[in-house]
Amino acid sequence: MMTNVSLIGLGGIGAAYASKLHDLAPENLKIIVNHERMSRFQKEGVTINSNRYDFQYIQPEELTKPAELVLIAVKYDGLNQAIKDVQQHIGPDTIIISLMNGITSEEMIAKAYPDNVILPAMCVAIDAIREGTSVTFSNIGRICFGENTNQTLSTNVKKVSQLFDQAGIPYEVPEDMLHTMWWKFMINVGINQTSAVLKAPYRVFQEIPEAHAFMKSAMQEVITLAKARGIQLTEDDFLKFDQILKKGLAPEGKTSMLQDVEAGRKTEVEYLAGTVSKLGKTYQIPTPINDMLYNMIKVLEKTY
Ligand SMILES: NC(=O)C1=CN([C@@H]2O[C@H](COP(=O)(O)OP(=O)(O)OC[C@H]3O[C@@H](n4cnc5c(N)ncnc54)[C@H](OP(=O)(O)O)[C@@H]3O)[C@@H](O)[C@H]2O)C=CC1
Ligand SMILES: CC(C)(CO)C(=O)C(=O)O
Repeated sequence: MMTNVSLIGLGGIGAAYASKLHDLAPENLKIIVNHERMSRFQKEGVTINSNRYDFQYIQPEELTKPAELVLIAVKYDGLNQAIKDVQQHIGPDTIIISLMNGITSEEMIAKAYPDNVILPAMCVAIDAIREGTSVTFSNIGRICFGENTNQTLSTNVKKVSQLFDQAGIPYEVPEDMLHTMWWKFMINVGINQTSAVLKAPYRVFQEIPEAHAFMKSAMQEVITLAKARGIQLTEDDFLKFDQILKKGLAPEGKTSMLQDVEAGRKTEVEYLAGTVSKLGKTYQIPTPINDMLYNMIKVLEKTY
C-alpha cells in the first residue's frame, strides 16, 4: 500500500479526493501549502460536505521524504508555482498525476520533472463547488488515468489503482488514455467556453438549438485537430457527450468556467481555446470559433 502521498491544490477537486485519502489514513497524506494558505486552513479548517477536515499541512520549503505519489489539482494560473512547490516531494520513483482539465498540464510538469513517471489523468462527472474553504459535491465522479495505452496494466498503474481501491476513490483505466484525454478536452472546449460567454447553465444547451450548435461548432474544431494528431476522435464521441448532456447533467448545473466567470476569477481559456488556436497554427487548420471564443473570454476577464 502507498503510505506517502502529497497533494497540492485543496480546491473543489483536490479537497474531494483528499477527503477520501484522509479517511483512509490521515498520516499518509500531506497537503502542500504556503504559509498564507496554511494559516487560513488551520484557522478555518476545510469543510467538505459539511465535515471539518484538519489535514497534515506542509510548506513547500520544508524538507521531507519524497512521496510515492504527488497529485496536482490546481487551476492553470497556479500551475507554474505549484510545479515549483512540489519539488521537495519529488524523488526518482515518485509518480505524478495531474487531475486538471486540458491536455497541457502533463507537458508542463514533464518539462520540470523529465525523469519522473507522469500518468496522464483527468476527472469526469464530479460536480465539486468551492466557496472559500468549503467544498461540496453530490457526485465524486471518477478519475480516469493510466499510461498512454493500457492493454496490460503497468506496475505504476496497478500501485495507484490499489490506493484508489483502498480509499474508495472511483476510477477508470481506459485502454486508450490519450483518446479519453482528447474526448474530455473536446467537451471542455465546447461547453465550458460557450457556457461562459452565454452565461448559460446546462439547461440552455439542452433546450436551445442555437446554443447547442454553437457548443458543437467549437468541439468540431477539436475533432479536426485530433485527426491531424493521429487521435481517432469522431462524431460518435460527440454523441456520447450529447447523451450525458441531455440525460446526466442537472439543468441548473454550471461548468467550472462559468463558475470562474461568475466569481470574477481568471479562467482556463489559455489552455482551452488558446491551445486549440496554437495547434491550429501548427497543423495549418483554421480554428475561427475558438479564436473568437478566446478573444471573448479574454474581454470578459478584463471586465470584472
Ligand atoms: N470543479 C469541477 O467540478 C471540475 C474541475 N476540473 C478541473 O480541475 C482543476 C482544478 O479545479 P478546481 O478544483 O475546481 O479549482 P479550485 O480553484 O477550486 O482549486 C484550486 C486550488 O488550488 C489552490 N492552489 C493554487 N496554487 C497553489 C499552490 N501553489 N499551492 C497550494 N495550493 C494552490 C487554490 O488555492 P487559493 O484559492 O488559495 O488560490 C485552490 O484552492 C482545473 O483544471 C479544473 O478545470 C475538472 C472537472 C470538474
Ligand atoms: C465536464 C464538465 C463540464 C463538468 O464536470 C467539466 O469538466 C467542467 O465543468 O470543467
